[in-house]
Amino acid sequence: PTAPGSRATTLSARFLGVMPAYSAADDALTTKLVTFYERRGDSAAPSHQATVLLFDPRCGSLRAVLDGSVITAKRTAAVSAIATKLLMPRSAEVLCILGAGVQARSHYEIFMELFPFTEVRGTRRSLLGADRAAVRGLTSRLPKEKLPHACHTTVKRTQPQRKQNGWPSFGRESRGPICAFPRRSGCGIAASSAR
Ligand SMILES: NC(=O)C1=CN([C@@H]2O[C@H](COP(=O)(O)OP(=O)(O)OC[C@H]3O[C@@H](n4cnc5c(N)ncnc54)[C@H](O)[C@@H]3O)[C@@H](O)[C@H]2O)C=CC1
Ligand SMILES: O=C([O-])C1=[NH+]CCC1
Repeated sequence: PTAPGSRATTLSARFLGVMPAYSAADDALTTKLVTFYERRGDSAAPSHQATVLLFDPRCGSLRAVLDGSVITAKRTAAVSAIATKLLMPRSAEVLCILGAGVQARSHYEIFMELFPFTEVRGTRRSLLGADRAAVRGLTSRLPKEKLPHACHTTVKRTQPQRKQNGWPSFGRESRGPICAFPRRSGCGIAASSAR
């Protein structure tokens, strides 16, 4: 669970998570409801589906119902980025992304905006089946795309990405464990998604 008071109801590999939160500083009373189901076969349904409810803390009335998909993608990647900023060795140049789903994309987007990685690697698993297109989507924004059918895919960055209006561009949608490896010193894991 990602928030104090979070609960998950288990139905085999199917979960309903409830994540209530109150912030006096933000004058916000809210909860996220999220189902996360093991994706089976060629199901097109996202494995994680979320809705955020916003209440008025003074009277308890429901004020807004928000789609939680984008919020989940951005928030999770943002937390990973903060942890990476604090923990990543200065020498890290290679970003390794395991999986090629929603979180892989949002992590890719923000990590390429905030950190000077020169290379991105994905796992062979990423290249299987429906994920093949997702990996192309992930990598196509880099100047020189390479998708070798080897044990991993490697993409070199040849020029820094520009930020839009001084802010990172969060243009497209994209959890997964994210590791930053120092180039020559083996496996210096910098960060992984908070759970
Ligand atoms: N900490 C948090 O707040 C959050 C955590 N998560 C977690 O992040 C993970 C990813 O979530 P999404 O991107 O939304 O899921 P997704 O279903 O969109 O993507 C999962 C990806 O992992 C790949 N994968 C599965 N097994 C693999 C293996 N053994 N080796 C390599 N790749 C493998 C799949 O092919 C797919 O590309 C999940 O474990 C999810 O529960 C998701 C949202 C929020
Ligand atoms: O914050 C979230 O949406 C989730 N955390 C673990 C699975 C889903």
